[in-house]
Formats: sequence, structure tokens, C-alpha cells
Amino acid sequence: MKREDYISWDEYFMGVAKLAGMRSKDPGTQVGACIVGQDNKILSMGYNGFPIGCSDDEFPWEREGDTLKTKYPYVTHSELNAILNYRGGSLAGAKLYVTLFPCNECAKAIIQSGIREVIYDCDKYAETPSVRASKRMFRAAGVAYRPYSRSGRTVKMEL
Ligand SMILES: O=c1[nH]c(=O)n([C@H]2C[C@H](O)[C@@H](COP(=O)(O)O)O2)cc1CO
Ligand SMILES: [Zn+2]
Repeated sequence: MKREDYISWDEYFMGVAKLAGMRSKDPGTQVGACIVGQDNKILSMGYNGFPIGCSDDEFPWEREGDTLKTKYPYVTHSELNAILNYRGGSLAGAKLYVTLFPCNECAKAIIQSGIREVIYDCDKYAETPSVRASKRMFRAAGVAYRPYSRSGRTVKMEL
């Protein structure tokens, strides 16, 4: 008889997104994303980090101060990295699992890439103009978004 305590699709894909986020060097917020095709096959993953060639040890991870001395102008968001990492063709009809609600810049890339559903975990920036703009664009473009429903399952892995 088959096992009954296997993880659900949602746990699997959000788990993969979380694991991707664990690669982030950002001391503030680590974000992970996982793009899934309509057939439940993983197409791409990403996390927030500096572009190729922009050293994690030379570019700043600061949140505050002179803009050019903060991470914000340089960091690539997890969602954009996941979209750009995909080299297989079209993402039309795909789903995006992401640990943090996408900002307005990622929302534009999500819509334009043809992703049709966003499943997010944390929404700590919900009241910011950026996230409010994302939701407005998603609604207008017909991109569905829903909060990930945590199962409460904890997974321990020896790595
Ligand atoms: O959607 C997102 N995706 C994403 O990867 N990020 C990244 C950019 C930064 O590296 C970090 C946010 O940092 P902070 O919370 O310290 O402002 O998360 C931030 C957002 C904002 O919603
Ligand atoms: Zn973003």
C-alpha cells in the first residue's frame, strides 16, 4: 500500500521556493521563487541576489543610507531571477510559488511572461505602494493570486 504522509503539491513547490531562498546572501529578507508548469513540472527557480559579476563581497547589503550604498539598486529579485533563468521557451499558463508577495516591478515581468497564478507565503509589505500596485495590475491582467496555506508540517533534512 502506498505511503499516506507524502507532501502535497503546494508543500512541495513552496518548499522548493523556500530552499532556493536559503541561497540568498541578503541579511534582511531571503526570498525564493519556483515556477511550475500546468503539468506540475518545475520549470525554474530563483532567489534574490546581485547580478552575475557583481560580487556579494563588493556590493553593499545595507538597507539604509545613500541609495547607491544600499542593496536596492543592485539586487535582482527572486521572481525576476526565476523568470530569467528559464531558457525553455514560454512560461504561458505557468504558476509561480514565491515566499514573499511580488513587488510591482516583478509583477510586470510576471504578467508579461504569461504566468497565470501566484501563490505567496509572506505578505509583510502588503501596505506599501509597490505591493498595492502589484495587486492592482494582477487583478487587471487576470493573474490569480492566493496565499499559501501553511500545513504546519515541519521538515528536517540532513544536508
Ligand atoms: O518581491 C520581492 N522579491 C524579492 O526578491 N525581494 C528582495 C529584494 C531584497 O533583496 C529583499 C528585501 O529586503 P528588505 O526586506 O531588507 O527591504 O528581498 C523583495 C521583494 C519585495 O516584495
Ligand atoms: Zn520584485
